[in-house]
Amino acid sequence: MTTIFFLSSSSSSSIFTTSKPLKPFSSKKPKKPTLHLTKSILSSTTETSSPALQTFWQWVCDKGVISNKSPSIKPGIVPQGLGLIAQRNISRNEVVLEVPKKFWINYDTVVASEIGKFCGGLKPWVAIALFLLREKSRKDSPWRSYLDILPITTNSTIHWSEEELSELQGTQLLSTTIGAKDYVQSEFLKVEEEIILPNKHMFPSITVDDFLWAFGVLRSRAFSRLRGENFVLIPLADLINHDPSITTQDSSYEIKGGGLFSRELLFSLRAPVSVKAGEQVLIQYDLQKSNAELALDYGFAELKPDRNTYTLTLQISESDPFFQDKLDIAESNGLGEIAYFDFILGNSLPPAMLPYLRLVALGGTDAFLLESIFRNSIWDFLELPVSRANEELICQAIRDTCRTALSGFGTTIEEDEKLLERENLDPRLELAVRVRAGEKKILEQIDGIFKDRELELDVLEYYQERRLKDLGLVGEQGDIIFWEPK
Ligand SMILES: C[S@@+](CC[C@H](N)C(=O)[O-])C[C@H]1O[C@@H](n2cnc3c(N)ncnc32)[C@H](O)[C@@H]1O
Repeated sequence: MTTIFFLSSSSSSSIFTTSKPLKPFSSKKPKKPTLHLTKSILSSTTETSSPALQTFWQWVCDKGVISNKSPSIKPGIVPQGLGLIAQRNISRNEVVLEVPKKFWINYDTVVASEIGKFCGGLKPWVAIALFLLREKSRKDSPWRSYLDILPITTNSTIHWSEEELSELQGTQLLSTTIGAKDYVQSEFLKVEEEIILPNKHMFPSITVDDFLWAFGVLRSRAFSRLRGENFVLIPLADLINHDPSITTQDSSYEIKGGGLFSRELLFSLRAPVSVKAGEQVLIQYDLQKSNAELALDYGFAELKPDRNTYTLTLQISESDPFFQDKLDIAESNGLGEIAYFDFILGNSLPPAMLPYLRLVALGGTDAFLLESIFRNSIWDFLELPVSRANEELICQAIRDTCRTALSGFGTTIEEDEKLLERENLDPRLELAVRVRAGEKKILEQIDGIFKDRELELDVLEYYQERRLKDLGLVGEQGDIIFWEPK
């Protein structure tokens, strides 16, 4: 049988612009970073502060990072590493912190620095990564106190060992993680060749692992609305941790002018819920992120079922004899040669998926619908089943895709759920199990939807019957009406 359309399961990450084939991990042990990074502050401890944190706080106060004389928050050691602790009762929506622009680290900071002249035209995150690594290597860096409280690692999957990654076997998160590491490596090789090596006197010896560390720091500490061109690190504010139970996101922070007579911008952070003295001030990082995205960016996942997503990639094959017509129709309905459909656990099929699928599978005696006279109405036709053959083909293709994807996992959902019942599970293992169980559940859900559809193939109403009905040629019971000549 010729493949008339192509379906694949693939990564949904939107940050990586290239969709090149993913390379497997190198089996080499990661090289030791040449930079001396501070001891992990993520270790479990009952202390609420540390010398590095006290030095940082002193720096924050001396420099006037926070203007208020009696601050409502103070950094402290918390179960999530470092966090912001309320110094008194804080009410909902109260501003807890305002950090002036001169203490932000963004592209402008890099441009204004000694390495600025080498960084023109770089992506903001790449320039900031170079800046962080250079400052980290300088004993007398003005950012020393801040750099010393940055974690040496997080639980983001980009920092996992190969053994830890093997727990993600079969998942889209694994492909996304490999893609992210490949992306960082290719950016590093470019910047190494074009900037670091020709200007050795300005840069420390930076390895790909150092660059990956900087990438991880930036991804885990950037506020979701301040990414891309507006990428910015905000010392102190970036100690805020995430609370899954908070469901408001946008009102927690804003950039505003510094007052009537000041032209300086401020990053202003609010408490989205009231907090008692001594408790942590927390925010919602991003309601839109899936568990896989949370795992990649921050190294944690949530329990909410709808954080589990799976992306199906559908494609009109170039070898399809109707390729051009199908592409025209897809494009005039906001889709393209390749279309990505994100499934959310427990939700119905993504909109436009069925019409696109039916379009991709269209052929044989249904191909007349691709003729130009139907161009304005074809999408409406595709919203409903076209023919038994077409509907059967899409069911088979999707179910095959689901079954193939499911066979790529190393464990069953039941085994995962048993593991999750264990106490004191390693946080990375727990994260892997949660994400892989979520992906499998969605694949089973999609398979179930198309299995049920297969059972309905004989009773569904198809294009030809609808057409005859519209023309008044079919009775209520589906019987063809004949007109006897009088
Ligand atoms: C913006 S930083 C917050 C400050 C960070 N806790 C630190 O020690 O520097 C984001 C990182 O904090 C940790 N984190 C934040 N919220 C968390 C949560 N709800 N559960 C687990 N880790 C969390 C993760 O390591 C994440 O990558």
